Formats: sequence, structure tokens, C-alpha cells
Amino acid sequence: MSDLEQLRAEHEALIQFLYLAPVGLAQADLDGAIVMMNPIAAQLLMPLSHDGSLDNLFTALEGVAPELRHLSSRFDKPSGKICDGLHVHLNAGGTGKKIPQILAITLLKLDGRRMMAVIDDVTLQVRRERQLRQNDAWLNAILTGITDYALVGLDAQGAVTDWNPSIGRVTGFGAEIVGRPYSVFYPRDAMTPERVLDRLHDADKDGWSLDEGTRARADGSSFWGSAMIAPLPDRADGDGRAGEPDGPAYCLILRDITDKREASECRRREAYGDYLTGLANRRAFFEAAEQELARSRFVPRSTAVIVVDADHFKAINDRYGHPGGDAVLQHLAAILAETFREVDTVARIGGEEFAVLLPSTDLARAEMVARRLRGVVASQVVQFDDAGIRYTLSAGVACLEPAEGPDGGIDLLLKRADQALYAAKRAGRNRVMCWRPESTDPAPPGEEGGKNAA
Ligand SMILES: Nc1nc2c(ncn2[C@@H]2O[C@H](COP(=O)(O)OP(=O)(O)OP(=O)(O)O)[C@@H](O)[C@H]2O)c(=O)[nH]1
Repeated sequence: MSDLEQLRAEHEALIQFLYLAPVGLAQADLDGAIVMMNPIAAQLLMPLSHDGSLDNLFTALEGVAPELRHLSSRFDKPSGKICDGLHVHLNAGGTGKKIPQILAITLLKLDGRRMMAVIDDVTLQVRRERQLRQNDAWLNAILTGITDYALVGLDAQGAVTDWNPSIGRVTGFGAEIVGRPYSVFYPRDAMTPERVLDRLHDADKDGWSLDEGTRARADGSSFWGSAMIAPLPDRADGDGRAGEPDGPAYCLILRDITDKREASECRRREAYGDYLTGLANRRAFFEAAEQELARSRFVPRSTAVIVVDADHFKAINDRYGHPGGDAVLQHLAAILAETFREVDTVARIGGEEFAVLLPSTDLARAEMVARRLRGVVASQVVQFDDAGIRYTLSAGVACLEPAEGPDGGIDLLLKRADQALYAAKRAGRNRVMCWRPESTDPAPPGEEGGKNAA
């Protein structure tokens, strides 16, 4: 075989490998322009394309993984892994699947001109891993030296049934907490009455329910704790005679694990944090939404979403440079974090797009908070270098009412909020608009200032 034939055969084999590989492979130049890709890559990336074309990897993934372009431009080695198995959450509806699809993306810089993207659908694998992680947490809760724990009895509604010294030792609360819901051990705004019941349902369904986070003591101070709830085998039936409190139906084990906080926060930040703003990332948002809507099957309630988008953000980038734009995003993120409750999930879900999930919240309340947020942002100035940057935001608000059931899922909710946001942009920006079922167009803007109101 001549050298040329040899080369052709090798090239043929390479093309075949590319086409038959069980994962998506896309070769691109360093600006993301796609040179070639195999059918799986096309199939996985096509739902992300806005106009049916797939020319650029970064553009295709901008809405769901804005950090890719950033990671790639910052990668200064001649070759190597730019990112390894980065999880990207897609909306469920776009793909026709019932659960949000998750892609794992590995970007390899091949040389000074080319890179290769390896794209895999890891939706089911991630679900299984999540289940395993929960099992691990449960085992840890049992096996690690339990020295400082409070043992709390709860009735069928989650109210504390009695007091014992372990409760006093860990939380400082006295017998006055008997009859109060166990959310008394959580910071204000970290629980809703519906969520109190959710945990009990989870415990019934899975045999236990465990969460980790900030807990409150009687004196107002806080600690990092885990709270495991398990149903009791000989549980009370919840219909105690008048005047007599029910006996415990669940057992809550509250542990002070302050010394483990750093490790567990760090793990969480890595997987669920947005690298630029420190808020939750897209993945965290979709997981929280999926969980909230699944739970609202048991305890029906309204769930609201607010989608927030900085106005004329491209112009801010153009005028102050990308770092100036980043400073604005960080400023907006800080205001968002201050505005919402601990029980809400505040996330950056795209480049300059943020979303907030508000459990147990109706449209009127979500609208009120969004309007407050708009006002705060419009009144502030971001200091960047020697400049003061003013900016505004537009917001779209939508709600799933209990009567609708959770079936439309987070996709429907986000779609409604996006439509309202789009209408707010069209109406001149710097305003809040709500999606309402009676009209295809969201409601008029109310008292908001127009485009130029500060
Ligand atoms: N600084 C910075 N810019 C980003 C980031 N992610 C996306 N962008 C930029 O955000 C801009 C979004 O602009 P557009 O979607 O055109 O919207 P806009 O200019 O805000 O206009 P309206 O939304 O219609 O008010 C683009 O220029 C993106 O490059 C980021 O992480 N940092």
C-alpha cells in the first residue's frame, strides 16, 4: 500500500470512528466554529439551536453553559482539557422528555487551532448518582460519631410532641416548643408550612428524609446541622381525643455538624454554584424546581417563577468591557440574594438571565417582590473602576396554580415567565410583567417607570 493509500485508509478509519462513536463528537476551531461533528453531537446540540443552524459550539451552548466560552478563552496551555464532564441542564420540554435532560461536556484543546468537544447524555446516570448520594448521606448520619444530637418527636403534622434534655442541649429551646412545627429549628424564611409537610411525605415514601443546612437556636444564633426525619413504626393515628395531644408519628434527629460545614459547602458550591456570581447555577435551579413540583403533587400549592434579565446588557459590555458587564452581573446577583427568602432558589440560568423559584407563592406576591427588586436596581449605581454604571432590569413573572397540577412542569412555568419577560422588553424594558391565563399577552405594566425611568 502506497503512503497515500495508507493515509487515506487511516483517514477513512478516523471518519468511521467519529461517526460510530457512542458519544457526540464535535471538532471546532478555538472560537467555537464547528468544523465537523458526528450524528450524536448533532442530535444532542440541535435542540439548542435557535435558527436551525449549528455553526458555532459556544453560540449553541451560550444559553445553557455560558461559562464554556469563558473557560476556553482563559485556557492558556498549548493543549489539554479545558473542562471535564461539565454538566449542562437543558429544559425538558425542548427535548420532548419528561425529565430535564443533562449533557456532560468535555472540551479538549488539541493544538493552537483546534479543539474537540465530547458530548454525552448523562440524564439517567445523574439521577442514579443523586439517589446514591442520598443513601451515602443517610449512612454517614448513622455511622459518624453521633455525640451532639437532639431527638425530637413529631406528630402527624410535624409539630413537636414533647421536650427532652437533648433538645435543650443542642438548640437551647425549652418546653415552650411543644406543639410548634419543627420549622422552629430552621431560620426564618427557610421553611414554608407546605415544606414542613413535604419532608414528612418524603419520609413516608422513602423511609427517611435528610437535609443539611443552617439551623436556628433559641437565642437567635445559628449552626450548621443535619435533620433526619423517619416515620415511627408504632405511629399515632393523628386523631387523638379532644384536648389530648397526639403521640409522636415521626422522629427527628437534629445534629450539630458545624465542623463538617466547610467540606459540604465546598462540594455543593462546586456542583451547584455559578462561578461568576456565587448564586445557584442552572443545574441547581432545575433540580430544585423538579423537586418542588414533584412535591406539590402531595401538598398542592402555587409555585411562582420570576425571570430577570438585565436591560441593554450588550451595550454595557460594549461601553465598559466584559469585566464591567461582569461587575453588573455580580451587583444584580447580590441584590437578588438579599431580596429573596432562604426557601427560594435564586439562580443564574444564562449569560445575563436569572431565575428565581418561589415555592408556595402566588402570582400577586411574586409580582410584588419583582416590582420591589426592579425599583431597588433602578435606584443604584455600580462602581466599576472610575465609572458609575446605572442599569435596569426587566422581569417576567408566572405561576402554576394548585388547580393546574404540577404536570406542565418547570418548562411550562419558565415558558410563561419568558413570555412575560419578552413582553416587558417589548413594552420598553425597566418593568415587570406577569403571565395571566386569560390573555395570550401578559398583563399591562402597572405603575412601572418606562425605559428611561431610573
Ligand atoms: N460580561 C458578560 N457578558 C455576558 C455574559 N454572558 C453573556 N454576556 C453577554 O450578554 C449580552 C446579551 O445581550 P442581548 O441578549 O443582545 O441582550 P441585551 O443587550 O441585554 O438587550 P435586551 O435584553 O433586549 O435588553 C451578549 O452581549 C453576551 O455576550 C457574562 O458572563 N459576562
